[in-house]
Amino acid sequence: MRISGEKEQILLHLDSAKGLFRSTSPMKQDHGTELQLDYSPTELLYTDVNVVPEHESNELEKSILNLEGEIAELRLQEVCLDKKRREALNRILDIKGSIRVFCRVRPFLLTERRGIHEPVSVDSDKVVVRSVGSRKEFRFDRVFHQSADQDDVFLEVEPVLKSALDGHNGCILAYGQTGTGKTFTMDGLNDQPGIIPRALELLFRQASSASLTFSMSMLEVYMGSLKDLLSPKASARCNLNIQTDPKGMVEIEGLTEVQLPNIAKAKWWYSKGRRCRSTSWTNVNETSSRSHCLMRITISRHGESKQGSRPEASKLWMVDLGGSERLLKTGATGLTLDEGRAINLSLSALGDVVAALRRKRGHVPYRNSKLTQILKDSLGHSSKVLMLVNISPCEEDVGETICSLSFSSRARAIETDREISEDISKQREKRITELEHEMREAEEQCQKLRNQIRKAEFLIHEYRKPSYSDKEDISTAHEENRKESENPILQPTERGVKRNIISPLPRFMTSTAASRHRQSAAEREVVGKARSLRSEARSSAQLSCSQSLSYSDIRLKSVLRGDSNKKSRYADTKQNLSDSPKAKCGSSDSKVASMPRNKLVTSSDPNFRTTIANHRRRMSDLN
Ligand SMILES: Nc1ncnc2c1ncn2[C@@H]1O[C@H](COP(=O)(O)OP(=O)(O)OP(=O)(O)O)[C@@H](O)[C@H]1O
Repeated sequence: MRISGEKEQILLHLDSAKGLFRSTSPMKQDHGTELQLDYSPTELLYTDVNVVPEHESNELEKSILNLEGEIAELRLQEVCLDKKRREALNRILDIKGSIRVFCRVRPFLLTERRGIHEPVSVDSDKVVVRSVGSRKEFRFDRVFHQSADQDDVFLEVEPVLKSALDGHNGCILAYGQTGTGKTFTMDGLNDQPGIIPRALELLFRQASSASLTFSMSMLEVYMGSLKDLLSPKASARCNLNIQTDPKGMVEIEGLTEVQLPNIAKAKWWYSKGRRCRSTSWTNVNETSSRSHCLMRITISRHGESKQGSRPEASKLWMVDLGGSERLLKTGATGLTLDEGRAINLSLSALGDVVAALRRKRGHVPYRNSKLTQILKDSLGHSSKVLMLVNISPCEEDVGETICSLSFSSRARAIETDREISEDISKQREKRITELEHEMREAEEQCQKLRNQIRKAEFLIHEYRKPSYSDKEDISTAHEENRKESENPILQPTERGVKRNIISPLPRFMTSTAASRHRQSAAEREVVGKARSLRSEARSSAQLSCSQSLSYSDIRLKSVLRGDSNKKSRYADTKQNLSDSPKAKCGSSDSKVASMPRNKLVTSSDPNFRTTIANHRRRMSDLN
């Protein structure tokens, strides 16, 4: 290491094996690497603040081990609580029924005429339709009044989503006459998002606290054929085949499945799929959906769940069914008439399947339509199904409304056949409330545990971080070198001024309390050594000499050995330095004298940290 100043020039040679300053001739440089420093006798400083004493590093390792133990314990508790939460949710869904049918009444639109008597009146679980002297009553698991908003609906949908996250297949279907709000319920509007965008939000919210990943597929059942809505190639979109494996799991051959790394990407794919959907104008709805639009989210579970009994992946289908309408009323002819017929046929098949499942019949007629074949593994067994029947409040739609309500009654016939006494019904309600309370409590505790785990993980991360980011230091230093070599017309003083005024200390140079402590200790030690060196140098007959300096910094040793990854980075810097005009002037005394002020490493220099950075950069010369 060469130290040069206006008053004297000393060459210091770094010798990590010997722990002393030693005077040698500048010509006898056995390592060939030199660090050039300007100093005045009272200001010399050469130090590195990254020295981490061994005892401190042991303490850190101990703290990290403790934290890792704590995390493992918290994770165990979390698994137990999560199991409790899942069991409670499952019990709730069992009591409520794994196939639930809701009804939603659309509000009057601005273009619709309101009669004196409204034909449709609702209760929390009942819809009554009055029409020309007749009164029909239909029961549901839940009825949403015209004033119910998207929040109210989503609250009832959430258990199915959570159950899907727990590993059960799920299916949410919107059924109803054209123009009654199926698309509004599933998609919604920008300011009133429907079930699908909310479900995506919920899934990604939950995914951050569990090891889950999601993928999405979208398809359309149009006139009995399957169309891939996410396929990049239009030609590859049509006529996909449905396959069932020996375990009864359904797969659609060639259907595009996209990974969803985040919610933004999920929404992007979803709107892409929606844009490809077939719609056409009918007498009833300007953009009537002429097909069933199915969206499948595959939830894959990684890590600890593999040991459990739950499946590794679960499917969640969200389906906006085609409008069920009397073909005469829609004014359908030609292709639109065919589309309507196809929709009605598959809806009828769906009704049969749901009815068979609710009645727990041995034979379920899945094969009667493409729609039911696709949904086969997500409608029966342990799947959770939710059907939302949308109806219109208008007088002129009463016939259609009764058809839709009859369809849903058929789906939930078993419940109405077997009249439940009021006592049993109250007991069920009570049990559901208890379970919901249990589930919420477990959920809250799980959340607390997750927060604790996150904090512990953050601490470990912080402990493992070096007090200075070498990478940042080096790249910044590298960048400085580049700028300086690109701007040779700047005088050293100008550069110094520029750095002080225009660019305050970079963030990476601000020190921590520990590093300040280490720094001042190292400063004292080095200044002491420098003083003794200077006195030795003065007393020596040789005016110019080279000295060996012992250095205890492990990093420096590794740099000297050239055995770390840092070598290449330092080497880059070295290259840069040697290219820079400043580096080239190191050999000439006159050039040394004009060494920029910011290159000086001095204890009293107000730009001390800046010089430390430059010092590091120059360490590359040691390679
Ligand atoms: N609950 C609601 N609140 C406010 N507006 C609604 C509601 N339900 C439906 N609408 C409005 O009614 C119109 C028709 O709704 P939508 O297109 O969702 O019907 P649809 O059942 O999907 O029809 P199709 O089967 O023809 O696709 C839209 O303008 C929609 O914004």
